[in-house]
Amino acid sequence: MKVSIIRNPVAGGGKHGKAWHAAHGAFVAQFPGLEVHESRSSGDAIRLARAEAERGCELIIVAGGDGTISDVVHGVLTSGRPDTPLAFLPIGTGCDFVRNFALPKDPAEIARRIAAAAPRKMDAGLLLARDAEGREQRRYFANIASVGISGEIVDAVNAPGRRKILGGPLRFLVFSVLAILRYRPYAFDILVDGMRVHEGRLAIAAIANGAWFGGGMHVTPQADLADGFFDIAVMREETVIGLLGLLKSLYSAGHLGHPLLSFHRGRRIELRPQDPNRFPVEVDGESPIRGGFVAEIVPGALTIRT
Ligand SMILES: Nc1ncnc2c1ncn2[C@@H]1O[C@H](COP(=O)(O)OP(=O)(O)OP(=O)(O)O)[C@@H](O)[C@H]1O
Repeated sequence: MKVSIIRNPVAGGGKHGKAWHAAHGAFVAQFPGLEVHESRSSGDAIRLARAEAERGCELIIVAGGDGTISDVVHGVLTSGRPDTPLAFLPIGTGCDFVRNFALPKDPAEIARRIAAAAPRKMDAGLLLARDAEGREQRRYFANIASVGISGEIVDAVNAPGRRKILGGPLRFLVFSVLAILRYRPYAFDILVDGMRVHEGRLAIAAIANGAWFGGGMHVTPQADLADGFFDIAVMREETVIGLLGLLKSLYSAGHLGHPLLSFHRGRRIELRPQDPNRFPVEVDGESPIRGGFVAEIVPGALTIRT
């Protein structure tokens, strides 16, 4: 069986070097002949995933965080073999997507679990947008796309040179508080399957396949990776104090009854900006596009073994 790991050596702030050697041994024990391919730069995992799928790889194991998983999902779904099975060894910072699977902590146990797992289907998200020159952009994603404060947070966290400042969940928290203090609400129309569910300024809109983002925030607890729908959380404009309270409650899903929050479910989401600014869009913890977009759920697009 042809099995490859696509590993991001800088995921998790590059702190997984030693643990990686043990993990690698455990995976070779389950998958003899396993190949390891390391991403060399931002976005390189897209190219690697496409190449591995197209050369007939039968299982791609992603060793990285949410950004690497997102890149591999985009690479496989834009390859000639989009049904190539994927599995996950979380070694990132936030690792929000894999929270949906409640994986064991021990890499050897993860390796055994993947080896024993039957392939199953899950949905993917597809974003359709335009770049600054008006060219169409298509971006597949695994977990959540969001705008508003979350877009600003991720843009700030990932700005060049910032990755090294602070590690782990504290990094999200500090940048989240700073972004809330500075946030000037954008105004949007949001349509879910053609129905307008929001008009005006908002704090956050999250279009979710999975249930967690932002390093453990349980934003859409009802989300199901395989139900063929997005769960959408829309948080209207709020005071700074209100937003800081919301931020705290998100970790325990304590935001569910919030009067300014609404939840929706749908297959095609249009996010039309009322402002001309090309605001950042957070996609699986990265900022690959800016400005308005359409998000479509692609039911059963991915094959996974978890
Ligand atoms: N060799 C490399 N050098 C620099 N950046 C890289 C390299 N390989 C991948 N990247 C980029 O590193 C970024 C972060 O990766 P990833 O999301 O996997 O880890 P993380 O940010 O620690 O985890 P999480 O997203 O779960 O918080 C991604 O944007 C990815 O494209």
